[in-house]
Amino acid sequence: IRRWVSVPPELSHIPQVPILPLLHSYLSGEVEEQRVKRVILPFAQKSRSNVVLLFCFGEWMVHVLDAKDGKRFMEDRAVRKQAVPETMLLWRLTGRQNVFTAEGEMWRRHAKIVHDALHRTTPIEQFASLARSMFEMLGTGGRIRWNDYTHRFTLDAVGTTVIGHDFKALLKPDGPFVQKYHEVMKAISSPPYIFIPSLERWLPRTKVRALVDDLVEDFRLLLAQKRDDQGNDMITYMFEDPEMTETEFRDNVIVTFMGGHDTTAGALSTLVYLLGAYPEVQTRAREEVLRIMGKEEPRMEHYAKMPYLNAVIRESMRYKNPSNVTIPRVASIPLQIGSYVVPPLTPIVLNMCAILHSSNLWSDPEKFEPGRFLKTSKVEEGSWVPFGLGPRQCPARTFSLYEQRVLISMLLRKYRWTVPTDSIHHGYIKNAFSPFALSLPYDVYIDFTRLTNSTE
Ligand code: HEM
Repeated sequence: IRRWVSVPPELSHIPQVPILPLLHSYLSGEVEEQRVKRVILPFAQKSRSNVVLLFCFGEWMVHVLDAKDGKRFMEDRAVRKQAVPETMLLWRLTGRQNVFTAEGEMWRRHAKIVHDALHRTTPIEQFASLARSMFEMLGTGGRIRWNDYTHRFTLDAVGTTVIGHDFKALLKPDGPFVQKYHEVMKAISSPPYIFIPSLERWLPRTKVRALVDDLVEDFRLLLAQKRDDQGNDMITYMFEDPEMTETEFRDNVIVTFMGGHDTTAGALSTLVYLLGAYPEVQTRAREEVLRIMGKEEPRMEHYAKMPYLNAVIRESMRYKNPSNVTIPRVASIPLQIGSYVVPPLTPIVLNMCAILHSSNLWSDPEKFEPGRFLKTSKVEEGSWVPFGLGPRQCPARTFSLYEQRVLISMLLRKYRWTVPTDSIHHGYIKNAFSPFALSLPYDVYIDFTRLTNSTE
């Protein structure tokens, strides 16, 4: 083990996060955000370094904890995404010919279509219609497990607007497709297999592999149907590209399906929890929504006039950032990052969680304070990185922000809500383990009450 985890001499000049607390954190299934706050950030602060070395996925990686240094390396043309480990079932599911994992010419081709498609329209009416379906289920209110609703809402949002297929997750949460997806995600998320990908070679999980292949086949069938039933969605735009192969279509459907709903679901779970936990913030946001939007259907221009609602969403995504780290990058040449030279082919990660919680960049970072986004400094503005940085940052930033704005503004018009006194999240919002290092709060019970003068 000592040889396996010993630091290669060419990296020994970079401060190393102590290995034992890290291994303990991985093996105990600690979520990424806790590891960053409990182990990585305190170590970085003690060693006064924004660049640290840590052992992860069976190798040593450099983590960048500063937005300025991060931007510089993410924009460097010599930097590319590290090839994903072939054995990992997660990548068997997504495939590797998609906008998320591809590089070079293939990435440019896929990225162009994805960007064009996501910027052609912002589907505010579809988000509003899904919000109404959700309200039908919420009825007059009561205690509900909100994180289930957010997953169903975002799954239908990405299904109808990006993939062009209605999974009907809001109406039928126990539908066979949704069930199978959750089963697969649960099976492939086993922490030992995530942190030591080669385990899959030593102790292969044939049943899980078959389950993954079965789901991939379902996506392939869904695409075949889509060819005969085209619409106003990203996959239909992809059909316009004569160079796109069947495998590329399939891999892009899967990756946008996965990247497109868990992330925003986590963000919406946190946002509603925080508004419930801070009633004064909820009241102020509701007043703004009623003043600007009144009884009207949500429109883009409404949100341009809601600085407080936008500040609440930005602070919620900072305080509990939905995505914690980027996937590792490598460069073909030595890179200067901060005061260190990083040798070629060393995996480098932008640690967004650390950047969003660094006391060097934010005043009182562990305080939920939406007001900070009404008057951000230049450093804070540049350090708001929940969607990543550089050319590979999230192409669906605007899509996701409107999805959150529409649902939350309509929810504020229709309901008031509180967090039950026995919530497990009091004091600290707890995330489920995620193989993508996402922040996915679980068991977020919320007590909703329909407003008597509701305008919906
Ligand atoms: C709160 C919501 C979201 C967050 C926080 C988020 C975050 C991110 C981050 C941090 C990256 C960069 C990853 C890296 O550099 O390794 C990324 C990339 C990506 N995201 Fe999102 N995302 C969100 C929503 C979405 C949605 C709704 C979609 C699709 C509809 C989507 C599709 C993608 C794709 C395709 C990429 C890969 C881009 C590329 O490599 O060129 N994301 N996202």
